[in-house]
Amino acid sequence: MEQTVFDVTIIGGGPAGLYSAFYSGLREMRTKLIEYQPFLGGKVNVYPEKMIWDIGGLTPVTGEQLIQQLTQQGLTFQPEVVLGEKVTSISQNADRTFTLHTASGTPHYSKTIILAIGGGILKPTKLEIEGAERFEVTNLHYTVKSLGRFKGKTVLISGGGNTAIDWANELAPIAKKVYLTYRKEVLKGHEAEVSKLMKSHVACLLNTSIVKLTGAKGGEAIHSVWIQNHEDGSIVELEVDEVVVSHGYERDKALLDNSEIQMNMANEYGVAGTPLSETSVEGIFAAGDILAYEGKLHLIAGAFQDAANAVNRAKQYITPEAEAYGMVSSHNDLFIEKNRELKRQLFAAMAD
Ligand SMILES: Cc1cc2nc3c(=O)[nH]c(=O)nc-3n(C[C@H](O)[C@H](O)[C@H](O)COP(=O)(O)OP(=O)(O)OC[C@H]3O[C@@H](n4cnc5c(N)ncnc54)[C@H](O)[C@@H]3O)c2cc1C
Repeated sequence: MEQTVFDVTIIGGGPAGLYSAFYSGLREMRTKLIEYQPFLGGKVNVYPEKMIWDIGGLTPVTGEQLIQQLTQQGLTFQPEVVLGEKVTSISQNADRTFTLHTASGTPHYSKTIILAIGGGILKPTKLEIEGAERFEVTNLHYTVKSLGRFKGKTVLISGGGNTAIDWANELAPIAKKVYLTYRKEVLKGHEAEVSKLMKSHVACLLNTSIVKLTGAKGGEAIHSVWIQNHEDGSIVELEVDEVVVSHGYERDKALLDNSEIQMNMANEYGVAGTPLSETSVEGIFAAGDILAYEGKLHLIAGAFQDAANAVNRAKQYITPEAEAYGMVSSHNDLFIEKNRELKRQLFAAMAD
């Protein structure tokens, strides 16, 4: 059976990938999006209940709401979406199209590719305590999926970066007691969040690490955590209900190595005139956290700008005579009918 060659295939369904999917639809490109996880949203799934304040034009939304909105927008032009599929390598064919090879063995074909893979496939760095994995089904967590679970409980958080501090601040008002253990002397989070933490009732145990977990009556839930102080070697045993570990993530970026793709080195130094979405392979572009260039914003807002750039470059690669930049959306014929419908709904709501 002959396989469809898409105009653009986006690898990664986080903010950069979803906005790329929207934008490529806007530029009338036949689009496919492939995501390793069985769900869309990328890294935002790590913080579904966190309030996000710093996206232009959006009043605070939770991570979960943002995923919903990003997904709705990303699917506006009905791209083909493949979930639960890992792209393992990319090769170029004689006619300059690309084949994307996958873990399942199903190949995908495309004229251009946008790498929106963030830091790669994310796997949380696990606690290095023998047997700790058996508690993962009960009360050892590597992400905070629902704040409600921690209400009225004694929680120990391990870590000292932004994520650990954000979680400590979110849990402080609802948990019975929050401990934070961090192996270093100084916390690494944003200043405002660290100040908030210091003013809260969270007990910060700096220069300490978890050395042992004890199960309740030898059972499958952690009952107490042993914390060692690095300065004097002393150990305290804390009784806890829940343990949250935020030691960062291991990133699977094998796709780039397997495919011999380098992010354009010029980008890192911000060489004037070099399109920032370019990679070392013509026809393969990049957007979002995977990029590193001077002034790159490793935030959701930054991912959107990168995505539009990458799509515009892909469009021009396929159709050199196409406009280098897309038009403002209000000038786009594709929205005329959609605008009419939205206005109809709005007036109907006002009349009610
Ligand atoms: C705890 C935390 C809080 C944050 N808070 C904020 C905030 O308040 N405001 C803000 O602006 N930013 C925040 N950020 C940063 C923001 O989440 C990222 O900048 C953003 O998600 C980057 O989007 P992306 O699409 O480039 O990458 P990602 O969101 O990482 O998405 C990449 C996707 O690609 C997929 N993928 C990777 N490799 C492959 C492959 N080989 N095959 C198939 N799929 C693949 C991954 O599974 C993933 O879904 C926060 C980050 C964290 C960790």
